[in-house]
Amino acid sequence: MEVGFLGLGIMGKAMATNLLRHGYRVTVWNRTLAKCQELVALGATVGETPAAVVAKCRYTIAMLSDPGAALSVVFDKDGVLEQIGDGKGYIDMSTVDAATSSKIDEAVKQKGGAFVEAPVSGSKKPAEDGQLVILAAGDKTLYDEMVPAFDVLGKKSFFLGEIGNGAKMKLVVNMIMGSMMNSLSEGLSLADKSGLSPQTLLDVLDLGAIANPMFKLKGPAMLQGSYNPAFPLKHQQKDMRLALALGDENAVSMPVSAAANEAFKKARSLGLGDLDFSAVYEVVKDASGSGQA
Ligand SMILES: NC(=O)C1=CN([C@@H]2O[C@H](COP(=O)(O)OP(=O)(O)OC[C@H]3O[C@@H](n4cnc5c(N)ncnc54)[C@H](OP(=O)(O)O)[C@@H]3O)[C@@H](O)[C@H]2O)C=CC1
Ligand SMILES: O=CCCC(=O)O
Repeated sequence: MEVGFLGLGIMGKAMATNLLRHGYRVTVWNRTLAKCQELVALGATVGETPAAVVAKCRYTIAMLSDPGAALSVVFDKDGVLEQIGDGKGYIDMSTVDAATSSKIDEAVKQKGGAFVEAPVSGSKKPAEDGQLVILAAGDKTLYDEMVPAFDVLGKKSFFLGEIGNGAKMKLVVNMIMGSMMNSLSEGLSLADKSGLSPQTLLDVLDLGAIANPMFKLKGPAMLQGSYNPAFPLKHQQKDMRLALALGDENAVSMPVSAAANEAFKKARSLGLGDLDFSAVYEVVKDASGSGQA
């Protein structure tokens, strides 16, 4: 099977590599074209523009940073819309809001193509290992055709119905994750400032009812001040912002998430946006004061 792949950031590179490893023929494009070379070394071919990729491939997957990027790649000159049409499918796996997905869906359908949104849960390592959780919605026929590729990329795919449901599910999940990361940061900080060992706190957490892979993976690195980006903080803040907007639309009060968003915003303002989202710990530590009372 031949697929196109647009966007070779942390996630896109890992996902396209995985498809190549499983025998897919992959044509890649990235805004910074030089980043395609690593994939070419693994057997990919390069399309000079999103339109060129879509012209060549029956199915094209995108994994882009945010709504602005997702819209630009579709609607701008040399974009997806110029070549999408009958018999072609476009699958956007970026984390965006439902309105962005709907705009893309309508435009692709108007040209005779089919569209599936399919954001993912899971980060760099699950992407490398084909262990993502895929939250798809939209054209069911295209979804069914993509299941073999989704089975390579992920450990489980959900088909959630009408377009927008995948985007919304992803935002709810990441809203919870962002709040949990803030809560962990406050807990580590409180343990430290009150004379406890933060490492012992992690050990205790890992044995109890709130043990989870995120605390286990990120906690020790946070204590080392090590924030090598798997999930960039700027993207987590984008997801909190989009989730809060979804809360606004539905009149859902979310004070915990709103507070977490403020911490991520503060971290971005301090230049931490390209670090891992766990770097929010630096902001929480600072806010909690530097000495014991
Ligand atoms: N990292 C993670 O753990 C996870 C991320 N996600 C989501 O997946 C998406 C990608 O994340 P990730 O790979 O980490 O992000 P990166 O920041 O590593 O990569 C972003 C990609 O988007 C491209 N891009 C940005 N702006 C534009 C634009 N205006 N036009 C065209 N291309 C653009 C970048 O191109 P260039 O190289 O030229 O900058 C790059 O290919 C995001 O929506 C994120 O929220 C979902 C699950 C996990
Ligand atoms: O959107 C990013 C999610 C990261 C994760 O699920 O670990």
